[in-house]
Amino acid sequence: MSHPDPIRQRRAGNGWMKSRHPGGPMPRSSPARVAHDQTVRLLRNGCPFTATVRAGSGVIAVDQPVALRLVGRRAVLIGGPAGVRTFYDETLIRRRGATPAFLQNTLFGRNAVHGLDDETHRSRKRLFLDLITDDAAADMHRRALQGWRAELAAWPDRGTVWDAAVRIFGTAVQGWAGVGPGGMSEIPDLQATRDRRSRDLATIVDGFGSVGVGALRARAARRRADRWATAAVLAARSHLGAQPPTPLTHIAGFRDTDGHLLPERTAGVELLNILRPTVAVAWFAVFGALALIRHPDLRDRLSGSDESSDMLRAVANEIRRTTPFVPLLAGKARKGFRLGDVQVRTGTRVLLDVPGTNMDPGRWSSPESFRPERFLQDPGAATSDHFVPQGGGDRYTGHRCPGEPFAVELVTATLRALSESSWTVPHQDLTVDARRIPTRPAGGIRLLVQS
Ligand code: HEM
Repeated sequence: MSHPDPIRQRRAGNGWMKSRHPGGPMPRSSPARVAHDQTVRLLRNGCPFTATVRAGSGVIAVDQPVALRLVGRRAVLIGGPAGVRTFYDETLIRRRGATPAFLQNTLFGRNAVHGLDDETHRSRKRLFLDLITDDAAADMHRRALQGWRAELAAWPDRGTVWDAAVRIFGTAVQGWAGVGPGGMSEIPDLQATRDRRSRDLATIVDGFGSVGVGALRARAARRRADRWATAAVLAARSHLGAQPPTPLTHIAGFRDTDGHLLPERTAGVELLNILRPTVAVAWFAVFGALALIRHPDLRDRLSGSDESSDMLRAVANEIRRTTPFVPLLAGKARKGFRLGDVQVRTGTRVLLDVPGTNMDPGRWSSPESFRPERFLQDPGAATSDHFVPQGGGDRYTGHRCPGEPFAVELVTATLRALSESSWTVPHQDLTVDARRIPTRPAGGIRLLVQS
């Protein structure tokens, strides 16, 4: 295997960071005293943003709250296990209105589960939990493995892991969900339609943390996706019960707390809230390939493993822990409460520091090192409240991502397929620009596959 350039990561903070807050230390005890807004810094810094805020405030430990201003409003940054427990305490934190509307509408869609609270949230959450079962996740693994094997057998000259993962995961999840050509069965090329949709779903994720062209592309892709997803729901409703049930018909026929079907557009939004993040696992797949490149011994260790291998799962979890995906999650204080010496007032944005928690040196030894063994030594680590790549708390009653089983199975399928095939890495730039949200090596990782 040829060796690529050393991988340079432009990171900041939490051991990733070189420079301190240029404006000097920020006061931390009262949000009211924090004068300048940090929104531009968030957009410029990406995942290292939270570490930059901490360093600027002089508060390095992730479990110490830090007051700041974001999107023109007072906010407090929390993290670590205690921060996770506070963030997921629904007597203290609500979600309604917490994520700025432009972000909520582009990434999650209007009236999505992410912004609901209490009984309305728990009822809608059932929709996802009923569908994303262990059996469904195993099915996704099989579909993705088959997809990777087919792609690798016909790998194009300039093929990238990124393009392949978007196509494979998009095809797998649309096939599983029973999403066809959109009610127009005369459309001859279902695969081309599915590939186009998968690219749109990836574009939505790719642009959610950008301003300018990336954001405009994401919004246009969201509009197209909302249109076909709404049409798919309407088509499914027109013959509910007449065809074998599928995830699509389950969503189309789902009744909310009021006993009514969801408005067709909302049902379409929730359909996309399964399809889009499944395609987003392509980001983890790219970091999986990067791990195999940087740690060539891993390929040998994983080669021949089947889906039940503990090592395969440990590597997938370490990829999830170390991939910089989202810098923070947002809630709002339902009432005033005290966190250390920070007084949180009603309506204050409470922000969970995701990378700071996943990289907390108080909980993870050598957190910057890629060491899958840590998940073998401590099998409880993957469900602990210091491992929050897809949120924390309880998956059934809280907002924790219901898609973790899919993410793990798609990453393990990717690792299996890449470990069992023969490929080299042509010269290319594998730099990860951590300031981008979400980030990956920009070229998507080009491989030369030997047939
Ligand atoms: C790259 C892979 C993924 C990442 C990084 C990711 C991350 C997250 C995060 C951070 C949250 C928010 C948790 C919170 O608000 O407390 C979330 C929620 C959610 N995710 Fe994922 N996720 C991924 C894959 C998936 C998949 C594969 C699915 C579905 C098959 C999915 C469906 C959802 C849904 C429906 C929610 C909203 C849950 C709620 O509000 O109750 N995600 N995800």
